[in-house]
Amino acid sequence: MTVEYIRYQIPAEAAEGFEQAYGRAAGQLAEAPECVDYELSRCDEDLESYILRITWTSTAGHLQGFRASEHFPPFLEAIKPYISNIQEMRHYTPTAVAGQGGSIPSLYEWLGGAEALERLTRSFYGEVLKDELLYPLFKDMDEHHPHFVALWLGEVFGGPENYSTERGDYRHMVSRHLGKHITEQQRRRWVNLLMDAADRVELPTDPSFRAAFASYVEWGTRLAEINSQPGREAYDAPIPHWGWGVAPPYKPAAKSEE
Ligand code: HEM
Repeated sequence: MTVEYIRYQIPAEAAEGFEQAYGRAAGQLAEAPECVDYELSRCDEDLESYILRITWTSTAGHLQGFRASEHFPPFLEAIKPYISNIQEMRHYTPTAVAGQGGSIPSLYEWLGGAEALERLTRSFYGEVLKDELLYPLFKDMDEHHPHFVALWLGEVFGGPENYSTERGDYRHMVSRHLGKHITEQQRRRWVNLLMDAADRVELPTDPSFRAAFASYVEWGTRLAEINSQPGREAYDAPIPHWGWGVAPPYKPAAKSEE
């Protein structure tokens, strides 16, 4: 992934036309498979300064893909009058320094942190061991299993990286599912029992939280089922960091922030 920044200096009297031109050009970006996203911002302190940020799948995707595609001519046509106003036009590679600020709490904070997750997994695995479909899979489970899964969920939902530091990496988690031959019926039962446990231990019931929670559980259990099939091997991947998705909790803007 590469981020292209294009800085423009646009005289005040040309600003309206400039924004309209980019409004038209943006239609081409929206259809280009090489474009991840884009955003044109105007400087608050200097109204003549604009920055266009375009995230491309890669620099080659931009230069050899987009520029050679049918989207480029109409894009260029729209913005041509402003090319001489460009101050900088370069590609940047994002570094590891990236993340979300504190304006929206993590799922981990929202659900009540480590203590709530420990309650959840203790209650959940208590029922798993009474379940005729799941018992055969879990009858020999490590006595600390509920704790390890609580650590895992904490890390996934934006809490401390305690699974990675105390237990293992993604490969380790995958390796625990290898050869278990989880059936779709067992997966679905696991999901149902986890959702029941979430109600029992009173995890938040608001739609935003439950949608994000269910989305991770659906993703994770389907992967566990796939990884547990014959012939699958362990592999490395980053531990996912799940967020709110398209529906973060709604916070009306304070008057002073409007
Ligand atoms: C979101 C979905 C899931 C998550 C986050 C998850 C998480 C984990 C983790 C972190 C471990 C390793 C614990 C350790 O470090 O020892 C593990 C092991 C295991 N998981 Fe899952 N799992 C998921 C889905 C499933 C499903 C759907 C099943 C079966 C129906 C399953 C069955 C098992 C079993 C049998 C083990 C080994 C337990 C032991 O022997 O100690 N998992 N899981």
